[in-house]
Amino acid sequence: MNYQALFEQIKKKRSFLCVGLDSDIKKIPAHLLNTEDPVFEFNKAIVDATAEFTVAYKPNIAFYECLGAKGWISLEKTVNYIKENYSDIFLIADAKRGDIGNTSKMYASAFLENMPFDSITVAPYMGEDSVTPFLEYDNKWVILLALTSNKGAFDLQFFEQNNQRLFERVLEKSQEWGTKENMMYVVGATKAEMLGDIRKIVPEHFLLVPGVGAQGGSLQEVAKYGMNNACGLLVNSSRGIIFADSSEKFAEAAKEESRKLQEEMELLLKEKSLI
Ligand SMILES: O=C(O)c1cc(=O)[nH]c(=O)n1[C@@H]1O[C@H](COP(=O)(O)O)[C@@H](O)[C@H]1O
Repeated sequence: MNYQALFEQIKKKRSFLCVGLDSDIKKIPAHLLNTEDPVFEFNKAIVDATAEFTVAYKPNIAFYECLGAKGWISLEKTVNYIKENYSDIFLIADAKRGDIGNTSKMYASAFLENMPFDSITVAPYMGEDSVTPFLEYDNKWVILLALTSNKGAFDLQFFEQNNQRLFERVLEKSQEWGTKENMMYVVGATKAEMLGDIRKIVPEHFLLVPGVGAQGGSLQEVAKYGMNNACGLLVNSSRGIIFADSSEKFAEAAKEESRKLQEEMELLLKEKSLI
């Protein structure tokens, strides 16, 4: 999916919501645990309930990897199900990979070739040759960690040299590797006030913004400082949507939570005259 197609989808759905499929087997409603593939059944119900309100899904690979081979099968079934039934929805592999070039090539092949993901989250720490193998696929995206939502972000990402903080260096340097057509950046919603500075360096790029919902980030603040003329935002919520309820009504609750966020997003898009 390219930049314009993503923006068109945002306008059509009046939403820039990304639903995070952090499908923790320990939190999946009990009645699903007797099925052959509880994680897939859970994801399928969540996707069917939320697809009309969302433009992206982001399975976090950790929640699948931890189950061994079975987890990889649940993941593959989930992404194939989404591509087959909701082909216009953007798929993010939240894998946070990145290694020497020869190894990154294999990660890229795993997620962008063997599975139908549109994008993958990548850590920038190992530099250019660790990132560029992911950029070799047409219409696929790297989502580079810039300023993360967690407390530990302050340990390294604010390190400053020559009046430039490390996350700003990541934003600037990585523009030599990719463009707004194949690179996005992760910026945590919990650091929304930094989005003004970030937009000075990357005015046009899309930003993946996790941290609303369970981590307490504000959607309004994110939109205020981060929205650009193509919206330029994919705002993720995982636990706040998929685990809104743990009973047999979990999918209805997820639908309600995603609807609420979509309605807020619609207002924000209107305020910016994008729809
Ligand atoms: O790359 C990410 O998606 C990510 C980056 C970041 O800075 N903070 C962050 O929370 N995430 C991910 O976004 C999701 C947030 O989940 P919730 O806090 O449950 O909404 C998890 O999958 C995190 O791993």
